[in-house]
Amino acid sequence: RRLPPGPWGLPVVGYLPWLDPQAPHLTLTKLSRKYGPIYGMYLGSVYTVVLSDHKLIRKVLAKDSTTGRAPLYLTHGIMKGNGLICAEKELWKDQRKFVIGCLKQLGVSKISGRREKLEARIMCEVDDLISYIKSKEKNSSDEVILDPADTLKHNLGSLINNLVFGVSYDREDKLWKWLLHLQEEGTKHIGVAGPLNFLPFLRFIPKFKRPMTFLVDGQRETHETYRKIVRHQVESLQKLRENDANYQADNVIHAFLLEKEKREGDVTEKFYSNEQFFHLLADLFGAGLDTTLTTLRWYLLYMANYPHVQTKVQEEIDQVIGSRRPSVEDLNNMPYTEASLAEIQRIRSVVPTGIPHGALEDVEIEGFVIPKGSMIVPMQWAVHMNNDIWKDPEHFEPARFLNEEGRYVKNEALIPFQTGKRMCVGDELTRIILCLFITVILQEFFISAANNLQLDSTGECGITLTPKNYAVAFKMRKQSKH
Ligand code: HEM
Repeated sequence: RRLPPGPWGLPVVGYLPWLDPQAPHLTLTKLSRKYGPIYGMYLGSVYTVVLSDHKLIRKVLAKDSTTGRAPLYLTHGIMKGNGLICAEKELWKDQRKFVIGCLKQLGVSKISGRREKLEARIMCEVDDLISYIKSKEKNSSDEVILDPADTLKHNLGSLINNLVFGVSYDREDKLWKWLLHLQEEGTKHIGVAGPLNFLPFLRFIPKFKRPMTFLVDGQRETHETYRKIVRHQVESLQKLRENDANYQADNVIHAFLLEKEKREGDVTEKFYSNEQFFHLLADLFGAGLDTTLTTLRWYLLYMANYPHVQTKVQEEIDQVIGSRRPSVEDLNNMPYTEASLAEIQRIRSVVPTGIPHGALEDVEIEGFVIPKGSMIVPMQWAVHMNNDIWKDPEHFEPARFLNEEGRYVKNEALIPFQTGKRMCVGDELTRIILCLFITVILQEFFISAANNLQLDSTGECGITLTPKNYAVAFKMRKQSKH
């Protein structure tokens, strides 16, 4: 039994004191340069194996034995293995299948007109975003200076909320603002509480007690709100079915309620408890909003920093779409735009340290053993910033995803959604959302950094790597007809 090579740590805390809390992805990437594509170390009491080669990551994540989640206090202690992101084994298999089916039915797959309906739902939020920016006061250069984060959060949040809960809120709605606040603060607190994962006894120390209390109280309060929304949706579902016996769910709550009914009396009925329901709703809302919001914020920042790339994307949009509204199908004829979306996901990995897995059994790989119960870290940052794969990786260059004929080519080393049996279920939905938001925003506006300064692209690392707050100038493009 040979463990992978790796650095020594201290008793109890392991290598934790050397991890940069502001930029753990950089510490772990540096170690991979020293110890190679697979290395191991203790973080607190958790033995951790870090993978930084995409082929190795694909190999490891393809195994059934690595579909567990890391034995962390937050996932196992607070979430108690509920929902989808933290679930394991039979519950995970069942709920994953349910969610994938649900997303298909909502229009992610191109079946019987549902795709058009999904695109229309997305476009509603895109139009609202554009109107919002246009409604803001312009400066003497006819530009609207704005940090797009808040309105993007509202519009993307409304979209995901509508798909998951079947409800939408006004921008200023108090409940909506509170739900968004809980989500945002919760993500930050999970970041702050990082060491708690590995040293759960820290929760008794005041510095960690506060974020812990916030997380636990936030979870309870969110679930109370969900309980009310579900109660309301039970009634609405009943009415819809009275009018149409073949009613097909158009949000996750309705789909879950219908599935729950089917499972009555079955051994799998236990997977459809209220506790599981609320955790699943929170997972979908959180995973869907945080990631797409962060990607769009990075995209607009890079467009402002690289105006010549922006101009090329706009030329392609004008040529292929003109002034009509886009459909995701257009992306097939817009290789440079597609490449720019791939490049943003490479250069700023939304989850730079990846979402860790857990070894359900001992795993043999490349002559090493990853012991049962280990945490497996697919280091996205190390893969996406590898000099051997990507020339000058800190340079934003969509053309690296184009072949000689100018066609978009997938690169196996781009793994923002990870790979294998637990790969993100929202990858296709993300593609549709990003395509529609980006093309319409760039159809309408030219974006530049206020005062023509370069915007800071270092970011802040919690679970996700987010841009620091920034403002950009939105200037209406002349050819826009909307
Ligand atoms: C830019 C957008 C997104 C990125 C970069 C992203 C990334 C990821 C990653 C890295 C994972 C972990 C996969 C693994 O454990 O191997 C994941 C899982 C997941 N994502 Fe996404 N995601 C995105 C959008 C979405 C959206 C829109 C949804 C909403 C449906 C979503 C729902 C989920 C869920 C439910 C899981 C857990 C899957 C499981 O544990 O089986 N994601 N995502």
